[in-house]
Amino acid sequence: MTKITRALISVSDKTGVLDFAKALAAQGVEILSTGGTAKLFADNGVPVIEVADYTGFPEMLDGRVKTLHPKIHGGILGRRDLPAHVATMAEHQIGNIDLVCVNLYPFEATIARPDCNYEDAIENIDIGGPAMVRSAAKNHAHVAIVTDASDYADLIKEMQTNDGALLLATRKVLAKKAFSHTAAYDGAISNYLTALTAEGEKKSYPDRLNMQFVKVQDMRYGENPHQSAAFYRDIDPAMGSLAAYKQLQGKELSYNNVADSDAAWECVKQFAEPACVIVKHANPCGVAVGVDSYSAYRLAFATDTTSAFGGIIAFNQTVDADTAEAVSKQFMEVLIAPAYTAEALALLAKKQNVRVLEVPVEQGANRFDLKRVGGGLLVQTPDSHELTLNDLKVVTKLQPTEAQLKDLLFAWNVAKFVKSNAIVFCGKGQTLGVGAGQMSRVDSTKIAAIKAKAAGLDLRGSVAASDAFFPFRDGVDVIAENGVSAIIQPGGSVRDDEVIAAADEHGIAMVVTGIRHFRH
Ligand SMILES: NC(=O)c1ncn([C@@H]2O[C@H](COP(=O)(O)O)[C@@H](O)[C@H]2O)c1NC=O
Repeated sequence: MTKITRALISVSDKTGVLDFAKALAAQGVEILSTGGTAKLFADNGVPVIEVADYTGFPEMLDGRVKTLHPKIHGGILGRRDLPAHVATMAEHQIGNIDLVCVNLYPFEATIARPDCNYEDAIENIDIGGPAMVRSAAKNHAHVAIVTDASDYADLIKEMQTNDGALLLATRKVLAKKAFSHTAAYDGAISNYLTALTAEGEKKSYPDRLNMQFVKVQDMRYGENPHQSAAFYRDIDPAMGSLAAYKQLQGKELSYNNVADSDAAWECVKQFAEPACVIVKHANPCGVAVGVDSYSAYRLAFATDTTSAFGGIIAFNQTVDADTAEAVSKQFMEVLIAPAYTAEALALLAKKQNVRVLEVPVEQGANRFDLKRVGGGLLVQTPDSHELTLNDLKVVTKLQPTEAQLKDLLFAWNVAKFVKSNAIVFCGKGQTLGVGAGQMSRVDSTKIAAIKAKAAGLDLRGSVAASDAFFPFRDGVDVIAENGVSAIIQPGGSVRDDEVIAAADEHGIAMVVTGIRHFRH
């Protein structure tokens, strides 16, 4: 192992770099730096040699050329194990550079600024930085490349215990991180440039889409045991998204666990009152709000006690002992909540197979939804439309009551998370019947009613939500047969008149939203 004797530090984001440089200097490392970084060190008493003095060439062209010099890149790229390289370096008086610490011009932060123009963006494309990152990462057999400030402390510790050197294994990890870093950086530049028209206008979607995800885990298998799978998260996940989970106990999450947990979590997160959502095969089979998590669970479970078996249960508030005891009576795959009391965790610990996840309730959304199709990718903004009472238009003679309006909004918020065609019956903040994923709307309606009956739940006086318009009056007729008193639906069918007339005929109040929530 070779002791690190010379380091080059050139960072835009100077967080933590002063301490890092001090610790390197304390281990006898000579430090080379570019203008701003060198000034920071000199001002704080860290011995530093400016790159310009080292190469004999000034920084020039407004900083476009600082470190692009054979004395720098030769010092980074030269192989210490090849006599020919060693001789060439000696001939040209090129000294070894054993550690390179670089972070790049903040391109993404710059283009995110509302006042950023094309020239600002171009000037914030770092050239010398990525060149050094790539040189050092390529020569990781001899050189360490540091691109992440959160690594500084650990690297110093490793050097302290390794006679001033870093292990090859560490240099390899750093090199992988470095190439991922420059790949993401170039991806962001490509996304920006290919999203501009010839006239410089910004298109919504770039011609080339570059994205990076970070692997969370390999999975035992995919949707089925003969499929392999892995779970990746965004580099910077949306606030409060499932990917922020902390697993407190239980077996490893499976592919279906993650997919279903996401559906349950996104659904439960939208309610302000204590809520519970039980999901099976990506569909909510019971949703309710209550005075607390316990009562919400009792109501959600009652919707469909058969389907809840082996489900994913999500809460938007703390799970206490009573709730933990109640959910423990049913077979569940995953339990999700923002917090658990100590007593709840002690009770859940008796069910070691249950995966218990803690996720903070924060209202963030993915920037894009992605869906693979054969040979391609569909990209859209997520369906994060939030309906308010003011958005509703009453289209029937009968006006909904205040209590019905409350239930209609609740039913609508559930229908948004049910696969199309979706029909959801609700009453008093509880789902009473869910009809999901049918090819015809009237079949979803019939199924929702059959399920309510099977659960012994009375639909009289309840409300119904439909995720998209009724193409015919038949769905409304089935709803009416079951005694439902109000309907929420987008409207917009060519047969709206016929559908509204049916509601009037049955003495049902109907509101339209003008918004559709297909979910596939
Ligand atoms: N031009 C070059 O040769 C060059 N060498 C290093 N940089 C960048 O300059 C920044 C540090 O500059 P300073 O130390 O002056 O604050 C780093 O983000 C580094 O990636 C360069 N800048 C841009 O390409």
